Amino acid sequence: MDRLTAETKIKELAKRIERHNRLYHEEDRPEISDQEYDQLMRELRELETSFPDLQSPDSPSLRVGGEPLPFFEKVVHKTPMLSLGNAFNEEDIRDFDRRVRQAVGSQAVRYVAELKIDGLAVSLHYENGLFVRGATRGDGTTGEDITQNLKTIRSIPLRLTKPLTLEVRGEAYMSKGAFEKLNKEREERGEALFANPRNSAAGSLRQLDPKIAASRQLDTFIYGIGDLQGETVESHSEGLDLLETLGFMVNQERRVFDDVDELLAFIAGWTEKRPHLPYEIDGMVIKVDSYAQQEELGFTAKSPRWAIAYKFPAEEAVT
Ligand SMILES: NC(=O)c1cc2c(N)ncc(C(N)=O)c2s1
Repeated sequence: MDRLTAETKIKELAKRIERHNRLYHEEDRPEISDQEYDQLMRELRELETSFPDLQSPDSPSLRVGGEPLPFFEKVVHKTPMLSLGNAFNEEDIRDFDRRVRQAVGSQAVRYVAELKIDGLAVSLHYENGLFVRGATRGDGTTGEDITQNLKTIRSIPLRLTKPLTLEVRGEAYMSKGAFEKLNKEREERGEALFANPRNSAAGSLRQLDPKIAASRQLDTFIYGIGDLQGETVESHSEGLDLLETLGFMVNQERRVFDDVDELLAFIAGWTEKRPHLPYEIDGMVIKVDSYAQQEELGFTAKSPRWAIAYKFPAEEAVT
């Protein structure tokens, strides 16, 4: 086949596969069988193998994973991925609120409260709208390059809706349902079981063979911007809206609060609702919304002064 024909065929196959992905994953109304879908994917991968430079950086073939890596490269994060200070009760949250108000003086303070997803923290780097590198948190400064594994997660866009250069942070996780299904399959194969969804997500993403991650139902919630070129946002909640616009999966259970009593009521509400969520959370994250106030508050040696993680008491074992 000549190059021009191959280029046309690759584009046509990619479009058909993406359409069937949408029908299957988003609209739950597949039009072709798994075998027919696999055949389309095989044709695309054969053409991309024959003409590697014709593989688009957002080709759907990247979702199935390529060859295993010999090892993971190290990645230095553009801005460190810090851990959060912890709060364990209402008084700790009130102390946090007092410290914030003391630092920002008479200014009004708005908080954003979000669910704290119990998964594996990841950093995703995009250049001109294309996903170029993804890494684990590691020690907060240096992580492992797991780009090939992350490209198999469908909720991670390979191309953003705008050609922006930015670094985002989020959590890769496995839903409770996917975790139960995976452990059931492993039990039938006589393999060791994963202890919890967090370990199975981390275990899946730390495999050198990306086909393993591709075979696991992994998902993401993106919750932060590490570095942004070409756009300005003034607050965390505005940043979350931008992330959603760009095509990231952003958790909807987020609320802004101007009053710490309402914030505490929201947190108490989620303590009750937590077992009914389809994914595991281990607390709530409360952040000062204004970036200007975050700047003013700054960081301690290891954590931002403008955020705190409220940790739920350990969930009673479901008997
Ligand atoms: N260590 C961290 O900075 C964070 C960790 C997490 C987490 N596990 N889930 C959600 C958020 C969030 N919505 O901000 C954060 S922030």
